[in-house]
Amino acid sequence: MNISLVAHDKKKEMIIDFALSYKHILSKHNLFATGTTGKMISEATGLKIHRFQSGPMGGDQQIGAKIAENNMDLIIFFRDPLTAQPHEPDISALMRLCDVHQIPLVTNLGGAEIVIRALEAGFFEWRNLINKKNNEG
Ligand SMILES: O=C(CO)COP(=O)(O)O
Repeated sequence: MNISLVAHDKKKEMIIDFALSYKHILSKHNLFATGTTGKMISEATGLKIHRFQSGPMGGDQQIGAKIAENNMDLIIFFRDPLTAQPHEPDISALMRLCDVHQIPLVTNLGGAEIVIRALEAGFFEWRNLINKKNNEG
């Protein structure tokens, strides 16, 4: 699965702890992240992560483009709902594309705990079926 990890600044510590806790699951997948989140997670965990631009510089939009191309299977995005973000329109656009293309999106630790266990249990196999169907079509 192609998985994106994103966190706003006040949630960076939380996503690092999450990645450390579930490194054994995340390491089996292709990981992507916005710039600063990816740098911090890879430094803390040693996980190999493809890094896009930093969020305010277009990273959310780059993840959105992957979704539009059906090249992203899950977004784990620890949002900070209490701090205004200069690139709020990009964040809304990313979430909108998840809904357009039925891509699982979790925006907090509670949701992330559930999807990571679902991932480990094989509940994301339907994404492989969709990818296979699209590649055939
Ligand atoms: O702003 C972000 C997502 O909207 C995250 O960007 P960084 O990972 O570069 O801090």
